[in-house]
Amino acid sequence: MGSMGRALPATVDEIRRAQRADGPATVLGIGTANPPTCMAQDDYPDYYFRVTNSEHLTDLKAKLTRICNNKKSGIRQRYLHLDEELLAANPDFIDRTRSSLDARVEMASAAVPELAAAAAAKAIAEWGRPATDITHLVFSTYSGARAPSADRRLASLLGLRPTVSRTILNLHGCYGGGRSLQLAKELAENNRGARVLVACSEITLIAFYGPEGGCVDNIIGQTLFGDGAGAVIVGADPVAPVELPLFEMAFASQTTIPETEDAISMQISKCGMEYHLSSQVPRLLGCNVERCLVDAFRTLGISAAWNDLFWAIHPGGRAILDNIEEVLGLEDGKLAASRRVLSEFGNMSGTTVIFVLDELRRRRAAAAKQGGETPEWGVMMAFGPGITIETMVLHALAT
Ligand SMILES: CC(C)(COP(=O)(O)OP(=O)(O)OC[C@H]1O[C@@H](n2cnc3c(N)ncnc32)[C@H](O)[C@@H]1OP(=O)(O)O)[C@@H](O)C(=O)NCCC(=O)NCCSC(=O)/C=C/c1ccc(O)cc1
Repeated sequence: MGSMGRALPATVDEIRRAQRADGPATVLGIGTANPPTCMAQDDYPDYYFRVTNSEHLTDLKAKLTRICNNKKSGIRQRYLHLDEELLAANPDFIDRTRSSLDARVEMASAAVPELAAAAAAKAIAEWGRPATDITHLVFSTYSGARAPSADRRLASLLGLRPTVSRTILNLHGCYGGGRSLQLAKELAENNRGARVLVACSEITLIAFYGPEGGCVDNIIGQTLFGDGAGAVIVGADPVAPVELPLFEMAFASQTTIPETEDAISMQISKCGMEYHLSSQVPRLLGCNVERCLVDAFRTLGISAAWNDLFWAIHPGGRAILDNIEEVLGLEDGKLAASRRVLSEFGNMSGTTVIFVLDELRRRRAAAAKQGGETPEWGVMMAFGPGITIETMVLHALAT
């Protein structure tokens, strides 16, 4: 045909078929990172009330101490970017009547992509191909408020190609990781050869403030949330022997629970990010997860007993895991990966589900090494404002 020298495909359908991948999206590498400062949960109430000059709020401190208790919170330690030195240099951070957004955004703009880069470097190393083979980047964070955003900076830090298609998801909160992975699935399956880097990076400094003038539902996050970044490489039709798929993404859906708009909220304000968590969240999730799972498996035509699956549930809080375990009748240990991540890192919002996936594959590899049976099919779920439930059915591959 003319100067191009060969015939064009006959139909748009043919072009479309050639553009799409053959197989499902797969997970090809996972990496995680945390800031260096580790805070023991038992020490947190003393630390929090001391650095915020709030020792006089004795009732509130007693309540936060009760919530922090390891057995109650399920948390042993968390990693935090904001340390005492940074707080001393930014005293406005403790006072929610003062304007501190500029300073917080300035700090987060540097720290969020740097933490993401540390996690992404590990995911890319495991994947085994050069960063310049990445075609798409999906970045999720609640900790930024500027453009160009953390995705642009991360692309520079990793030396990605200028043709990389970047997407930033902002303020999805705890379902940001689930949403990013679902988006990566669509991108990988609809673009032959695509290699998608998913990066989630969450730093609580944007939402740190003192207890003065607050009530428990908008300071409870200070006792539950931690900082971390997670990265996943997603692509279809893995190229052997370099690319070793860990999980196939078989199905993905999102559900919004009606009339729960006010249950979880986050809002950028002059003092950073204010949030509100209803104490009904664990119950609301408990009442709604099973319907999402039944719909997912019915669509796939698979009949599944919940205890025959592996589980990667976002550990939003200990009570959330307890409720889900109870409604699904899960055996002890089925949510072990989620509980372990909650214990060692706290709730790192959207990033957490990537840590759970990482923990889960380590546990599966260790079990397989000892000749143990590991379920072939499993579920990843994440939750956040909306209330939004992200569900993904995974099929594990023996590697
Ligand atoms: C570990 C908890 C917090 C406590 O355990 P529990 O078994 O419920 O214990 P209790 O029933 O004995 O409650 C202990 C105390 O905590 C109180 N409480 C219990 N949840 C509440 C409550 N949301 N309000 C306000 N009082 C409460 C509760 O009233 C009680 O008060 P008191 O009787 O005076 O000791 C548990 O409730 C729990 O896991 N809750 C789930 C937390 C949750 O909703 N997480 C998911 C949403 S995550 C999200 O949206 C992220 C936003 C975000 C925000 C900031 C960031 O930096 C980053 C992200």
